[in-house]
Amino acid sequence: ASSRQSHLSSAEVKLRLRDLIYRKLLALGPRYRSVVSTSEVVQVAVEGVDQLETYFGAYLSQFFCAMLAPVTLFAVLRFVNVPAAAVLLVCVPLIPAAIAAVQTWAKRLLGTYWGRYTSLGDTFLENLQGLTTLKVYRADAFKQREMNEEAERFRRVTMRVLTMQLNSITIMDLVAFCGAAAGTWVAVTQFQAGAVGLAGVLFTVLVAADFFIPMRQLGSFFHIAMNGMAASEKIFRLLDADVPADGTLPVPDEGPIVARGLSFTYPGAEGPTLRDLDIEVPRGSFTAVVGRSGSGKSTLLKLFMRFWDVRGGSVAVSGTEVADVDTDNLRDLEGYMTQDTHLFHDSIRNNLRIARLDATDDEIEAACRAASVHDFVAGLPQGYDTPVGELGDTLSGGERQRLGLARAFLHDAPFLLLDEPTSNLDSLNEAQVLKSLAEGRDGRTVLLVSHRESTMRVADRVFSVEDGRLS
Ligand SMILES: Nc1ncnc2c1ncn2[C@@H]1O[C@H](COP(=O)(O)OP(=O)(O)OP(=O)(O)O)[C@@H](O)[C@H]1O
Repeated sequence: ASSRQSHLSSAEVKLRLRDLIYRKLLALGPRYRSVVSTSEVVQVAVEGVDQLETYFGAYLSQFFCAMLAPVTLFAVLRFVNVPAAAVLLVCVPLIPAAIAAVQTWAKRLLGTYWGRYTSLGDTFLENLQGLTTLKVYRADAFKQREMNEEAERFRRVTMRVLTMQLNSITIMDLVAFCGAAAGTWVAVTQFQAGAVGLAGVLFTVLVAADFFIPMRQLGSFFHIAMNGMAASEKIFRLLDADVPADGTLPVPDEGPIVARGLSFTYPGAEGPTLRDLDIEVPRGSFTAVVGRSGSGKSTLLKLFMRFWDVRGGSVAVSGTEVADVDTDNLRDLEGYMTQDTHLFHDSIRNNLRIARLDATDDEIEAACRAASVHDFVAGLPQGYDTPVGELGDTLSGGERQRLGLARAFLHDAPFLLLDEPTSNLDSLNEAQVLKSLAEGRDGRTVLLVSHRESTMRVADRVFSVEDGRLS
């Protein structure tokens, strides 16, 4: 029953923690990477939470058992042999004292262990994702050596953790055996002096070890539990990360997006990316923001989407600060297409439906026509049911981009914020896409960021950004 309860309670804790981690990531949204790396999230959410099982499932219940057992045994044994019972009871706290002695050292060691573990995970994930680049530059052998060295450092710290655990278990065993021996020795002396009978000595000898076993068991769980506790520091660092409060105000779909005196510096960056920028995107307009690479164009769109919070100046949609707008409302108002179209390992249809779950096949087709990708999809043997592979691997860069654009069209938001939507397209496809954007936007407001001159020709308002300022 005890094992069952332990298991059920730890399962409950694990479920709850994973749920909290998941919700935190959703709340952090695209900014989660400024708090924690992707592989660290995976490691703490999977292995880290699993490690906590010993803490909740074994250590905590054993803690109460270890506290109660010696006291109960003492209460019984004192009727048989008071001096031996007293000696045994006095020796028991030596085990937690031994645990406490190694704790500071163990804590530091386990901190290092988890640091190396997550950093190895980071490197592995990064190298795997960049394998093509490594192969192209024949840098894979070099990276492999680097990873081997990192893995070796991790192996060494793992061995140190195991050594620490073994040493401390040995110390606890010594305390337990010496304590039991001391109690036995007192009982035998008492027997020789005629203070207890043979039955009393035998009883003392038999229960002497049981004074220590629960505490000794607690000690071994403690070391495994400490590993989980070190992981929990990482978990709580993520869970404690500040999440900007969600806005609550509904926003009418009528006014412009206006930025006034907008300045923005990325966390940890040396200088500001945007400086004192004023820009207005009136409803129904086709506005283009052009500028050199790195001038801050994408950052502007991210602030409009509230992926980051505005600290200097203001960004308002229909007269309401974006930070005050209800986030779901904001997402309904603003469709957004990033520079890298993320396609899921699913069919083309399902990838498009993400933008609008109740979209009909006709609506999907219309969005694809507007993005000049329908003919391509229709020509595939499985048409819209064609699987796109991992990250859309089976498609070309331009095809992926046009599907991303179709998805943004399908979203049917009054504002369309597009970040370099035609950067991977040939001039013919680009001209078609820009034409459908200009002519077929059906009252929608388009804000397009690009460094291509072709976009300037179709837009009715063009802003130029240079080094974070309007020029
Ligand atoms: N998450 C980030 N943390 C720190 N700095 C960042 C971050 N994202 C972008 N930057 C920096 O902000 C500056 C502007 O980046 P941004 O992506 O807005 O430029 P851009 O004009 O869209 O460039 P491109 O045309 O090449 O896409 C760059 O110098 C970049 O290094």
